[in-house]
Amino acid sequence: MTTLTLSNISKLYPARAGADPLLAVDDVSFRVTQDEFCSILGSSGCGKTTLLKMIAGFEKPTQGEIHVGDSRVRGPDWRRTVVFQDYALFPWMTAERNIGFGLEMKGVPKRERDHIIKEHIELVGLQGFENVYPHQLSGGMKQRVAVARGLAVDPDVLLMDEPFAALDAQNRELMQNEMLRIWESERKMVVLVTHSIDEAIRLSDRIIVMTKGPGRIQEEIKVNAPRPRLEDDPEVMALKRRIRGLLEGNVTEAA
Ligand SMILES: Nc1ncnc2c1ncn2[C@@H]1O[C@H](COP(=O)(O)OP(=O)(O)OP(=O)(O)O)[C@@H](O)[C@H]1O
Repeated sequence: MTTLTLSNISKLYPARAGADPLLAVDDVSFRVTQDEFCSILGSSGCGKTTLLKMIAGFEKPTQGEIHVGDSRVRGPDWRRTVVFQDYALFPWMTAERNIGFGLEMKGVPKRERDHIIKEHIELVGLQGFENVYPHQLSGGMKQRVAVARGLAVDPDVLLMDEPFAALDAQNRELMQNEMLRIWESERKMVVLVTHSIDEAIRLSDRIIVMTKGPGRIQEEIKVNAPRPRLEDDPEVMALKRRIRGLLEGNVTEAA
């Protein structure tokens, strides 16, 4: 079983012109298991994105180590793919070429690549849009391409940074449900960064609630309520109150 392990991770950004050094993440340790959906939840500036960038290998921790299975994270790698809020698709490539990009980098032969691309187009429900360019797609569809691209290389972990924040409320909910459907069929480890309590509760097996910056773990919460998690479910409502209390620094009765 592949486990993601963060051991005593800190990140100190060095001083920049006119700005002091900044401790963005302070001594964070947690584990995520193979098919777990884990969310990192916290207010703006608490170091969520910094944490995700370190897991992806884009930033190096100042202290501590990150491992996926036995191998230490030392840089970006197809084993940890990222879905960004702004999609980060290549505008000059069609949907299917975007999805196949990582496979090409990985050296997967064309025939196998075409097969995997087709499978992933179907997985995210984009049949008929294979040859369309990103500017011709809606925000939700672009995000489907980004999710398919992230999953096509069969990574150990899919990292998502506020992936639905740019969508309107209706499309956000639709994409959250789609993400659940995709995750349930793929059974992939997902680490999602979000500032939305509703999103974290709707999607996650476990929620890591961060303190305000410098980001430390305030609490890890296992979410046991069966999916789909409806807003008026008493367990969901109690959990929401509890997390809101934590984020406001005002811990309410445990749910
Ligand atoms: N490259 C950098 N150099 C210096 N400081 C940085 C850098 N990147 C982020 N920071 C600072 O580190 C802190 C944490 O930023 P980060 O983006 O990780 O937080 P966040 O929780 O993801 O916030 P948001 O939800 O607003 O995106 C912030 O104070 C930010 O200004």
